[in-house]
Order: sequence, then C-alpha cells, then structure tokens
Amino acid sequence: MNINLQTPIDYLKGVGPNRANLLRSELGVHTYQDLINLFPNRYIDKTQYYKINQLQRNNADVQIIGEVTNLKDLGTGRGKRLVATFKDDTGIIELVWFRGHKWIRDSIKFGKKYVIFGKTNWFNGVFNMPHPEMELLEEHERNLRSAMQPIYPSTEKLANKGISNRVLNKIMQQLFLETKGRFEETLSENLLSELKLISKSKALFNIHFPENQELLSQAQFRLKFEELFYIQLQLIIKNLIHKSKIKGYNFEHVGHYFNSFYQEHLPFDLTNAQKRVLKEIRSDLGSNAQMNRLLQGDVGSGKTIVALMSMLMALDNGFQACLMAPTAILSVQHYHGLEELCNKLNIRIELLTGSTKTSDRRKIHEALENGELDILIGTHALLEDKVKFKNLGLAVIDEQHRFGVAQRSKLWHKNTSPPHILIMTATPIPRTLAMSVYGDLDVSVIDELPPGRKNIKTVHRYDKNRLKVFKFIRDEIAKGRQIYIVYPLIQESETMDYKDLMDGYESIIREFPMPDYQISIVHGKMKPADKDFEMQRFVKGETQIMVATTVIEVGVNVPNASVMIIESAERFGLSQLHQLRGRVGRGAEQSYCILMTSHKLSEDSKTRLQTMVSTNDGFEIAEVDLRLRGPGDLMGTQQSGVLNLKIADVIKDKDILQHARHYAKAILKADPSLSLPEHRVLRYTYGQLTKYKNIWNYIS
Ligand SMILES: Nc1ncnc2c1ncn2[C@@H]1O[C@H](COP(=O)(O)OP(=O)(O)OP(=O)(O)O)[C@@H](O)[C@H]1O
Repeated sequence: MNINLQTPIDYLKGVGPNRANLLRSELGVHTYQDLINLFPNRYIDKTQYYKINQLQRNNADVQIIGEVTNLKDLGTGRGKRLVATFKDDTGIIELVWFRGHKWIRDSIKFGKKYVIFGKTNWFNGVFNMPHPEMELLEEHERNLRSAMQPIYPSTEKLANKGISNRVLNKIMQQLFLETKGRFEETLSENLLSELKLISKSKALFNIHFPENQELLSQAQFRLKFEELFYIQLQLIIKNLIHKSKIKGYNFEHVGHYFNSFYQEHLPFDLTNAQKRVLKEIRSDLGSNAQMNRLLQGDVGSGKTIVALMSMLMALDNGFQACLMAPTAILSVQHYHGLEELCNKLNIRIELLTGSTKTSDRRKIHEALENGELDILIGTHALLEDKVKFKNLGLAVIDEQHRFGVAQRSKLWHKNTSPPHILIMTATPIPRTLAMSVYGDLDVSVIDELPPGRKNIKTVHRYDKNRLKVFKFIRDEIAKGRQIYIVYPLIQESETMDYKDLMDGYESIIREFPMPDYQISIVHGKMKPADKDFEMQRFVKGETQIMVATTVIEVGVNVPNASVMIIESAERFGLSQLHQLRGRVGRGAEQSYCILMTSHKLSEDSKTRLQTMVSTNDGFEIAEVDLRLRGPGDLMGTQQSGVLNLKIADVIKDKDILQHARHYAKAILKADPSLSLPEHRVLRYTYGQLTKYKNIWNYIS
C-alpha cells in the first residue's frame, strides 16, 4: 500500500515533536510530501578531504580527518563554550560548541580518527569550526554510499537546534525506507519518453542520495522541468480561463481615426516590430475577450505611437481611452506629444493630474461622463472615484512597475465591463522572467529600434577628469546639442543629496555662465508647475543644460539632447542607469552617456558600470541586473513571492523553462481541459498541486 504523502511530518520515525516544530517553522515542511520536496541546494564531494594547512580564511565547507587531543570549557554566561583541539599531521584547528555540548563532551573518544565537516573561521590566529558535524572515520567509510553529499537549505542555522544536515539526511533516509522510495509518477508517458526523462521515483532518490554525477544531473533536469512545466501549465490555464470568462468589448473595425492617422499623419514609417505588435493588439481587441497585454520595448523603441494607435482603434469603435503614467512630468509630456500627433484628427484629449485646477477638473469630469472627451491622460488622479468615463474601452498604463496589480484592477471598476488593458514597460524584463511571471498576460515585444539610431557611446569617468568632461559639454553645445546632468536623490539621504545637487548646479552655472548658456533645473522639491515650466524650456530648446534628479528617469523625450551625464553613477541601479541613458540617443545624432564616480567602487558597482559601458541592449542589462539583485527585488513586493522556486532557477535554467513552456502550450492547445486519457496524470497532478497550495504557492 502506498503511504499517504499528506501525512504530517510528526509521524515519521526519528522526527519527534521538537524537530517537527522546527521543520514546520523553519523549513516550511509540514508533510511527507513537503519533506520530499525539500531539495538540497548543493552537493559536496565527500571523498575530498582537506589538510589543516590547506585551509584558507573564510573557507566554505571543508572535511578534515584528524583526532581530538584536548577538550576544555571556556568563558562564562552566554559566552560559555566547549573547545576541542583537533589535529592532523599538518596543524591544529579548534572545534567550538556554544550550547548543548554535554553529550559531545561525553561521547568524544580520544585517540580515535574522526572526520569533521563544517565551515571554518579564522579567529585569534587559529582556525576554528563552530558546531562541526563529526563522525568516526570507520563509520564514515561504512556510511559512504555516494561521493556526493547533499547539503540542505538552512541546516547551518538549525544545526545547534537539533537538525543538522546529517540529521536531515537520516530523516530523509527514513522517509525513503517507509515509502520504499516509490512515488507516483507525475508526468505523462509522452513527456517522459519524448524528453528522455527519468521516472519520478528515480529522480527523487537521486536528488537526495545521488548514485553518481550522471544520475544527479538527470534527476535535476527532470525535477526542474516538472516544476517549470506545472507553473507554465497553471499560468496558461489561468490565461485561457480569463479569456473565456471575461468578455471584452469587441472592436470590430478599424475606422476613420486609425486609417487617416496611419495614411496621412504618421510622422515616420513604423518599424516592423511596431507593425507586428500593433497586429497582435488589433487581434486581441477584436477577439471578444478582454485584452491583458504587456507591451515591452527598450527605451526609445517607440511604444508611445503604438499606444496611440491602439487608442485610436478604441475611438473608431465609439469608445474612450485613457493613458496613465507614473509621474506628472511624464503625463504632461505624453499629453503634449499626443496632442501634437493628433491635432489634425479632431480628437479631444485632456490632461488630469494632481495639480489640475478644480474648475478644469470639473469640466473634465463632465466631458468624460457625457462622452465629449475622447482620450484622458494623467497620473493616479485618473483612479479617483470622481473620474467616471462614459465608456472606457482601452486603458494604457505606462510603466506598470510603479502601479501594481491592485491599481490596475481599479481601472476595471470604472466600467460595467472591464476595458482592454495595455501595459507598457520600458524596463525590459528578461524574456525568461516575463514568461514565468507574466505568463498570464500576453506579451508583445518591440525588439527593434527606429532606423538611424546610433548606439549611445558610454564611458566611465572619475571626478579628476571633470575639466575634460566640461570641455566635451561645451563642444557638444556648440554643435547645437543639449545636455542632461543627473544627480541621485535617494530618500534616506535626501538632505545630503539635495546639497550635492545644489552644489553641482552652482558649479555648472559658474562653468557655463549666462548669457551664453541657459540652464534648467528640475527636482522633486519643486512645485509641479515650476517643474513643468523648466522642463518645457528644455524641450523647446531654450535651455542647453538640464540639471535634474531622477524625476526625468522615465519617458522624457527630447531628441536633440545628446549627452547624459550621471553623477555618482555608482549609486544607481542598473535598470535606472539604463533608463537614464535612454533619455539620449533619441534623435539621429551620435549620443553619449558619461558615468561619473568619485568614490571607491564596490564589486557590484563595478559590474554595473562595466555592463553599461559594454552594452546598449536593455535585455542583456536586465539579465545582469537580475543576477545582481535577484528576481524578488526586481519585480517589487507585488511579485516577490512569485518566483519562490524549489529547484529551478529562472536565469540559469532558462532553456528548461523554454522547453517547459513549449510543451505546456502544445499540450493545452491540443487538449485544453487535459481530458485525453494520456493526459490523465497531468490533470490529476495539476489538481493536486492547486489543492495543496502550500507546496506550489508561487502562483497568486
Ligand atoms: N518608427 C519610427 N521611426 C522613427 N522614429 C520613431 C519611430 N517610432 C518612434 N519614433 C520616435 O522615437 C522616439 C522614442 O519613441 P517613444 O518615446 O515612443 O519611445 P518609448 O518606447 O516610449 O521609450 P521610453 O520608454 O524611453 O519613453 C520618439 O521621438 C518617437 O517619435
């Protein structure tokens, strides 16, 4: 008879109440099933031993053979500890236990060879190893089933509470003994044979007790594939359900607005990527289902025009549209930009931000409700209850990272039926991540820049080169170009940063005096109207230099600006640097980005700056960013739990992810309800996984 894997962990021999509590609270292991799915995060080679004179400071895990020559109690109170001198033929190391050392004192055998295992520290001129795992050499050799010893997550932290890695290993052995190592297969025959995957039981055995490297690799591949496959299955099913349940407005035809804009007013030819993306959007809007599409495109790739043309499709079908941006500056800019593009189309567009006057606000509300207003652009102000549309057909959201899912859904309630949603993001999300996180959204990518764009030349310069940088600025201005100089303004150190900005501004004024030079300044402490005024002076070319904080980070479009100087560049994150750089290189001229630093750089800062210097590709940058910061951080709190994977890694295993997505898609295409006999096992497993959410809780 098969053992029920939902049996609470307390029932497993050798666990006991104390360990059961620890397993639950520290490792989230409640049941047998959870324990099986507690995968080692690395393996060490148990046949490799260190000599004491080979130890390096801050060594990772090491294994040493030697013997205990001396035991003594040291310290008092909380510092009370048992210290053993451990010796091999090359030197000595101290073993230290802070708590629970009575039984150690009693059990240690002098004169016998031990194998010790643990992390070493360098302290007071001697190496020590706190709370080592110890085994008599003869037992160690007898117990050695495999050269590879699995190391489980967090066991270091738990070692002195009674769950060392060895204990966990024993518990795992017990589990395999009780279950006879037989586990239900969770993938279909077809998948197993097509991908040449090993069975579930064999994979689980080898992940916990690898027989050899080859089988371990096969076990890892199979379990990673399975994990990613079911996530993809779940995301795609969610998407299918969404599409079948949530009816959208059907924009049946492309009409006057779209056509006349396309044929008569479009200021340039669309790139192929823009055309392809527009087709994808068009097909969603006419599909009877509500669109939920993410539009990704690197900085300057031309998302705005796609957004506008999508809005025109809504207007052609008698609906209103809105565009929501994260900052007032951006909203104002979108407003001016779109107004100019549409000025021959007889469309009414308005702007609504926190600083819109009450009387104007009232007029906007009225015009929205009676349908006189076609397109509304603005900030969060659009989400206020008073803002009621007559019939909102499409909502475009720029830079969704700053809004989050809750606010997105607020737009839905502005209508009886939800409008179509198009989310634009200039922060490129690595494709792999987009697939695993946004699998429930459809993703369109503009992966081509408008023609004639030159790569932005990026350099890193130190403070001491400042005079040369100033000369360079002068030369560029003489050619008729404009310059951005950006300072960090990070909340925790706001006063200092503000001072740096003002000091910088003054030195720029001294270097570039009026009347030859005109300088704008924009920062967060200014009134919105003043910010807008300064911004407009720069946009119109009345000023040649814009000194600013990161308020200009996203979306600002001044094609004549050709130099971006980023002060204290080491303090910015990679995606922020890339966004800032994206403010230049938007016209046909050669553009430059100068990353200024004055302090000693950390390793991470160096990597960030080198990455910026070596590539202009936002996707490549996003991958490095992801490696440096981890996915949780990149996605913000909303999605941080989403990627809590047990064994796969969205970056390292992106090929497996692609496979998993490919198969999940193909299977659901052929059999959306997984009802064919050959898919029975998938249907069953899928049901189990969604039932026991604690195991697979990364899908909201
Ligand atoms: N197909 C095209 N051919 C030539 N120029 C284009 C094309 N598409 C867009 N542009 C121009 O490229 C510039 C950048 O476009 P846009 O502001 O839409 O970029 P974006 O994708 O929104 O970038 P960001 O996220 O940085 O704002 C604009 O000046 C726009 O007019």
